Amino acid sequence: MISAMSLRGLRKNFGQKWAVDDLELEVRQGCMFGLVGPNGAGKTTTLSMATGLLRPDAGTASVLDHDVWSDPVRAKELMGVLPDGLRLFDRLSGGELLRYVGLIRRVPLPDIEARSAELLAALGLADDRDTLVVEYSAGMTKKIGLACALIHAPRLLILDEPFEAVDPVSGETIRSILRDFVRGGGTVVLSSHVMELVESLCDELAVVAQGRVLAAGTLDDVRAGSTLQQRFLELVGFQAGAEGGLAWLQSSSDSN
Ligand SMILES: Nc1ncnc2c1ncn2[C@@H]1O[C@H](COP(=O)(O)OP(=O)(O)OP(=O)(O)O)[C@@H](O)[C@H]1O
Repeated sequence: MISAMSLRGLRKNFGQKWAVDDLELEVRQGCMFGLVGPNGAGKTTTLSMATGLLRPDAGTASVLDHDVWSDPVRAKELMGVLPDGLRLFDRLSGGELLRYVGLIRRVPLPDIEARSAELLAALGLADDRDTLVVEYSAGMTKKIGLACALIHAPRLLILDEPFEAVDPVSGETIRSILRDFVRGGGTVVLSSHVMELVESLCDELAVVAQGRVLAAGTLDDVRAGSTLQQRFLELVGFQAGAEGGLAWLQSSSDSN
């Protein structure tokens, strides 16, 4: 198996807490891979360490056989990253931002112009090419962030919540872009809270909680005959709330 992303013994500590605790993950090349887990499971921390944004306390992260921390230049050339809470140079317009990122990525200017036009059109941002990013909505900001991750034609895309705040039409466009990317031999690693989305889009996934992998493999391996939603709830130990919880909410509505 050719590995697109390999995380070995990855650990990160914040104060008393292990946000990521001896995490192991193997993503094969050409795979659409989903990373799911409850709030605070360690997904963003893991992806930040895997992309060279946050230094691990222990363990290794490599992409396409390049260690992210000892060979960062080559590793980062191969990756397109959409981080969580991405801060963009938002006093640039969408078009300017893409040109800036393309130049930083050493894409020839004519290619930047051609790719920018295609990306902006595909993502429904063509009319806002000259609008400052600070004026973009949350969904538009997510989409321009994705365009920035794609402009240098990476081999591996690592996307933290790429569908968050994105409308259904744009969501479908993004799915189609990602599917084509994988069909062309690329690899996608994305995090999401939406099980139906992961189920319909991903070939393989990992469920993480408390900084560890609870289950990983193909969709069928992880689902084990159930729906992903059901299996996820079982794995993370969901229990329906105790009866009578938040009773004050009910009594307050009765009194009105
Ligand atoms: N910079 C930080 N300082 C202190 N604690 C942090 C920091 N970043 C993350 N944590 C903690 O690490 C744990 C994992 O957080 P992380 O953001 O990786 O989770 P997540 O799975 O991405 O969550 P969500 O689904 O809510 O985005 C959480 O308990 C969080 O409070």
